[in-house]
Amino acid sequence: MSSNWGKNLKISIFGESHGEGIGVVIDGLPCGETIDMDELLAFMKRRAPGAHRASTPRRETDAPTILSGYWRQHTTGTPLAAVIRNNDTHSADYSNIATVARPGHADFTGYVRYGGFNDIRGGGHFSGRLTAPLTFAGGVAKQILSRREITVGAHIYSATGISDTPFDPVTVTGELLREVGAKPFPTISQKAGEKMSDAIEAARLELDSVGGVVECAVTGFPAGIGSPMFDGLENVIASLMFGIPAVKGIEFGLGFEASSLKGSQNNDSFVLHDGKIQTKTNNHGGILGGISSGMPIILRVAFKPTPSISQMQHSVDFVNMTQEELTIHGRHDPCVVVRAVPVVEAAVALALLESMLGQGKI
Ligand SMILES: Cc1cc2nc3c(=O)[nH]c(=O)nc-3n(C[C@H](O)[C@H](O)[C@H](O)COP(=O)(O)O)c2cc1C
Ligand SMILES: C=C(O[C@@H]1CC(C(=O)O)=C[C@@H](OP(=O)(O)O)[C@H]1O)C(=O)O
Repeated sequence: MSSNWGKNLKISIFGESHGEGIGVVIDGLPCGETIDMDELLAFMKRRAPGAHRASTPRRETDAPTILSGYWRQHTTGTPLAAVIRNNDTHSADYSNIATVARPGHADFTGYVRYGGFNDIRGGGHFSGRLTAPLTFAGGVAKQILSRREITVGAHIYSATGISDTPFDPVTVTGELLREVGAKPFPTISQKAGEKMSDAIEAARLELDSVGGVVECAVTGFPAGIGSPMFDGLENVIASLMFGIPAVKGIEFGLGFEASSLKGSQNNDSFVLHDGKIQTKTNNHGGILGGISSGMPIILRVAFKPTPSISQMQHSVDFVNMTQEELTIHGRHDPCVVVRAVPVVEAAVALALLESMLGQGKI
């Protein structure tokens, strides 16, 4: 089943972008956990559409209604279910593309896979909108981790070819992660953020879109969590990350760059620091053999440019088998990366909670 994930912490995401609503059922949460609703709503607001010029103008409050699993301010340990209503749908925008495939989107593959029964409005179940319930679930996971001094945070590492200051993989702090997350345009360098925002706007005015990279860091994560081969932290994180639409790649630590180094350059020397085992550098990104080393976890996620762009494109009507010229209407993100920052945090928090629960560490 495509929209269910997890072994110890199971999530099931449902809904379509223009249906009644979307939501998530989370099973396996520890009981007795408080959820700070203000913090959770603020986290979801960072992802919600309509807040920034780099965002789709679709207005959704993304206010979740909790149906079960939370009683007297605590998780009960039984399934936590939440729904989010869809309020601002313009389904007429999709009338001319019911059978003409948007290049880069899932209309054609979804049609073939589901025999034409898939809801194409707003991207249906393929839509980036489905990251709202993922963000809800990840927001709950983030709070459970944060209570154990584990902080997950992310920023826009690059967009439109402009780079932000990267996280220092050794000295990154929970404080910095919280600070950057609170910004409406989450970059460490204000100047880089302004340049990126202007370049995204320029692409939008040219009826185009752009992609980018989100960098995520985790501080305070203990050593010894994870497993070799198929259940490593990298595997678990990546399996959730590719559930986010428009994700095309992920790298941990130095990632692809490590492939061009010598072992002597890439290896992180072990050092004793205040009686604790650490590494001097952190090219490994906090994971060795699929298991956490106790150093900050560092990863980067690449997002492709938004497929729905306003300029004329060539496509095919897959029902009538005709060559078509396509102009897409509607309200699309000129760059999904800005709103995807909290979604990446959510995915990482869920993956880490899943791995900790699997080893009875929570
Ligand atoms: C937060 C977020 C917002 C998105 N907004 C849009 C959008 O406005 N228009 C669009 O065409 N695609 C958008 N996407 C990307 C598409 O949903 C995605 O490219 C499509 O479902 C095909 O999946 P794939 O790119 O993973 O192959 C968004 C993705 C995310 C994560
Ligand atoms: C609604 C959201 O993003 C949507 C993601 C999306 C897509 O194709 O992925 C297409 C757009 O949908 P619509 O055409 O209905 O405006 C975005 O607005 C959201 O993230 O909450």
